Amino acid sequence: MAADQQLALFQTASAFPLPPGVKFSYGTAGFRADASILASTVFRVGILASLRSLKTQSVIGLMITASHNQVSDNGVKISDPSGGMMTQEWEPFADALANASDPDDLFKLINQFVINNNIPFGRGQYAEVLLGRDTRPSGKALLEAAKQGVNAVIGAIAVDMGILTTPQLHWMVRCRNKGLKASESDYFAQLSDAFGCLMDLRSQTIETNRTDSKVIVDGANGVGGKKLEELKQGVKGLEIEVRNSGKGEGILNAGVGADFVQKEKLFPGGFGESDSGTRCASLDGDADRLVYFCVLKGNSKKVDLVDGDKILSLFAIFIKEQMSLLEEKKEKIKLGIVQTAYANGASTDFLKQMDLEVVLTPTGVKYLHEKAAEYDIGIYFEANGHGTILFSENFLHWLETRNAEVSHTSAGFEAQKAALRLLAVSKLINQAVGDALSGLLLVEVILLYLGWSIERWNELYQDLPSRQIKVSVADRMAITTTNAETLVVTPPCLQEAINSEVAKHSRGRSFVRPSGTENVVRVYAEASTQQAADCLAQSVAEHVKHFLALATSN
Ligand SMILES: CC(=O)N[C@H]1[C@@H](OP(=O)(O)O)O[C@H](CO)[C@@H](O)[C@@H]1O
Ligand SMILES: [Mg+2]
Repeated sequence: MAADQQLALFQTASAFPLPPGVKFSYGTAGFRADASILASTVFRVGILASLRSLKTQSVIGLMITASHNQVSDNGVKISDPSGGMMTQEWEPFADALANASDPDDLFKLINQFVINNNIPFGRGQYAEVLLGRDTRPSGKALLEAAKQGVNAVIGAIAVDMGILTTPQLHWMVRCRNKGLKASESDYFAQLSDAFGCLMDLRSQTIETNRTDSKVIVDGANGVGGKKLEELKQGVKGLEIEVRNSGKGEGILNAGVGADFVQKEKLFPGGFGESDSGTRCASLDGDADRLVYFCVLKGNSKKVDLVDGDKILSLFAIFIKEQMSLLEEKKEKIKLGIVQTAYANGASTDFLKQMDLEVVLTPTGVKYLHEKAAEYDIGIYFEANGHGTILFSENFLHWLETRNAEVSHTSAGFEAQKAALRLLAVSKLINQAVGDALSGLLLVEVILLYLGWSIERWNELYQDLPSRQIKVSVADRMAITTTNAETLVVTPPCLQEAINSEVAKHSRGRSFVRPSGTENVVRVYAEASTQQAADCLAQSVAEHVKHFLALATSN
């Protein structure tokens, strides 16, 4: 490494010392922690992003957000050139960088990594990193740390894109690397144009039993609400009312947002009983998750939740219908559905009954996205509302060719419309990562296309009662799993204990795994009644505590 580069790294790294006694891990969705201890991590991720840009000779993204976590937390993650999550191959290096004890250690690690991976490094090289952050107050200072990290690598430049949703930044990175228009106004224009196109392509003959033209959206007091206010200016034919838009006094994610609504099954702050009868939706703190809900009458604050699994099912119905309208090739198009073990069992049954290929991956979009990309059309969703629809380049190319042909028959005409609809969906729904804003517009236009109310949609199947609990333990990593996290490998015998609890309940299912974003073990259970699901979750949680206490004492 050249002397000037070495000096630049040493000088800036000493301004960001590692906080004592913490160990950082890249986790399910990047590094997350209390914002007060994150400056050194974000600085080092800035360096990492520059190296990734040098290695791939492409634009890379760096997003500062802790999504649905409390406002005092923050986090940082990297977008790869495709707009997807950073390759998992670089995660061990990310961990090593974040935990390097001093500038000397950091320098050695970088030097070795650059050599081992043949990274073009030094004068004459060019790297570019787009930086984004959510509305957290700690974001501004952390963004400065990221900038300094990027700039510590000679030849790298950091471009501050301002306050963005996570999916906006991923979208921009993808567009930049494809040589497409990539500004925020391009993003808004693409979404509203594609929405308009799908509105125009609705069949006039479908009878609609809908009276509700309005959707009310909870913006989690974060960036999503703010951006939706802008997006809706270009959206015609749909009334969107934004609440908890991040402009007022409300605290980010406090009793609001998609995570709260999905986990508690209660309506968010800013909503009330008078909203029953209106279609409602909720975004999370960085607007990559979306759930719908209906406020129930009574004083319970309870909602009927329409979660990510139901959004997935709605999308699958629509896509399958369009595929059946395509005259030729339809047998050959590979459509795949990707879920995690958190998907409600009733949703998986429903999708399988539709003759769809359903696969499970471990938790985290990086796994779901990778799997979905193997299909011509891959639809993936986590139950918590994070997901999208991916179209392969080959299939899009085929659709474009199909669309250019002149049709003479009515079936040919319908096929052409279906091809146009699929092309519009590929422009509306974010191809880089799950995106609540584009997901919202797609749900809305599909409901209009089908003439469905939210109640009709919710009736597709009935969720099995489920319960999720968090267990605090000394070392959550003592739990290792296999089979898309559905089976425990260690500690030994824990799986047998879970099996014996599951066997006590009709339609019982339960699994446990260490969270990748919080210091807890997550326990999931479902069964034919709520009482049974609660009881199953509780007894499995007891086993987790017991076995982990044994594991740590050994
Ligand atoms: C059960 C659950 O909702 N887990 C979430 C949560 O991951 P954990 O590893 O479970 O903490 O945050 C991830 C990032 O947002 C999200 O992808 C994932 O689905
Ligand atoms: Mg999020």
